[in-house]
Formats: sequence, structure tokens, C-alpha cells
Amino acid sequence: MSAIVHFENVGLRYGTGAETLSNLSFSLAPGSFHFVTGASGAGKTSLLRLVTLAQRPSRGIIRLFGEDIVTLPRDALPVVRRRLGVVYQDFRLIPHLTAFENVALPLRIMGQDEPTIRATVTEMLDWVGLAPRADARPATLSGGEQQRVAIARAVVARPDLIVADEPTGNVDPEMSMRLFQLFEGLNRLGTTILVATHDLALVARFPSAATMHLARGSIEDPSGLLRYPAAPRRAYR
Ligand SMILES: Nc1ncnc2c1ncn2[C@@H]1O[C@H](COP(=O)(O)OP(=O)(O)OP(=O)(O)O)[C@@H](O)[C@H]1O
Repeated sequence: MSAIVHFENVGLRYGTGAETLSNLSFSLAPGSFHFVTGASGAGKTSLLRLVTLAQRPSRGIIRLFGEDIVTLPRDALPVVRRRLGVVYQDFRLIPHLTAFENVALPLRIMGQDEPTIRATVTEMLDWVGLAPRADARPATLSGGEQQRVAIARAVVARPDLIVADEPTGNVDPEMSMRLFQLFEGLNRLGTTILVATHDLALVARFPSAATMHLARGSIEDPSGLLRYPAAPRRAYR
């Protein structure tokens, strides 16, 4: 089966400066679970922006679900995007919609019927511990609550690939574990998961996941990876 995400010698340069990401080559197999770690500024968000089609690379090949997204015509991108669930670092909730309606959005776009939407969104909000805040607008929610709404919205339509940027940066350790169990459950059902995080303690609690460590925009060499001994490594080629 072809990789869900495939990068070949990918580079990214913002403006005319030095490359922010260099020579990234890796493949994520269907149904795999991956962390991206690295210091602040190492390029984690930039890498995720390439995967979620928010940014085009300056060079190299990127294939998503087998499609070459660098040469894919613009009007074909929405079809690829629909297979992605994204948790943004800054949440990006729609301010005038309630928590319920924010989570319902992907299902409405898919054209699901109202009873299905009601049941699915209610279950999702319950899972992330926000059933009592279903009617709240984002501005009245705490940062951690907004983050949980963002996670519920990213996973509700059962995308093939979930990409999450620091998805537990604003919640307590107990809720972090719960949210990761949600990712794990979806992963067991076949969803591929890619999560950028600073939280190495959390990474260590999911030893079956692979970890890609970025340092100054490149995947660190295997000897560098040994600095994080808690998780076994898989090859990124
Ligand atoms: N739009 C942009 N224009 C110019 N430079 C950028 C842009 N976005 C990011 N950068 C630069 O690229 C480098 C990598 O940033 P990125 O946000 O990808 O790192 P990160 O590992 O996600 O950091 P953090 O953990 O702090 O979120 C940084 O030096 C940053 O200043």
C-alpha cells in the first residue's frame, strides 16, 4: 500500500533567507502513529504546514494519499484536504459558532443528516469533557476548552490522517492522556496520526509510536535520536 505521507528531499525557505527545512525524506505508512519533536524554532509547525497543504515546499517531492501535491492543480486540493483532520496550534475556531457548531462543521460539509450530526457531535463533546459547554462560543471558553473543541472538530469526521500541532499545550496532564487515548483509539481503527509536541513525557507514554526529531530544520541522525530513549524508533525511509 502506498504511503499516506511521502517526503523526498523536501526543502522550505521563507522569503530569501536560509532554508527553514532541509532535505526532509520520510514516509508515513497507513495506520501509523508519529510524533514530531524538536526545540522551539526547529521547524515542527513548518513541517506540519507542508503536510496540511498550508504551505508549498521550495523544493522536493511531497505525496499525500499518493497524490503529488506539489504539481496537483489548485482546484483538486479541496478533495485531498477533506481527508485531513487538523488541530492548529492556535485552534482556529469560528468565533460566531458555538462549540457544538464548530465540531459539527466537517459533518455539515460532508452533507450528513441532522440526527447523525447531533448524535456524533454530542458523543465527541462528551469524550473531550465539554458536553456542558456545547452552547458556548469560543471567546467564553478557556484556552484548554478551545483546544478540546479544536480536537473534537479535527477527528469528528474520521479523517484518514490527523495532523495536530501541540494539541495538548493548554490542558492538564490527565486531559492530555485522555486526548491521546482518543488519538490512539482512532489510530487503532486505521487513522494515521502525526503530532508535533514539546512534551517528551507524553511521547514516552506511547512507546509504540515512532518519533521524528527535528533539529534546525532537519531530521536528526539516528545517534541523535538516542537522546530520547523512551520510545523505540522506526526507520524514516
Ligand atoms: N511565515 C514565516 N515567515 C518567515 N519565517 C518563518 C515563518 N514561519 C516560521 N518561520 C521561521 O521558521 C523557523 C521554524 O519555525 P516553526 O514555527 O516551524 O518552528 P517550531 O518548531 O514549530 O517552533 P515552536 O515549537 O516554537 O512552535 C523559525 O525560525 C521561524 O521564525
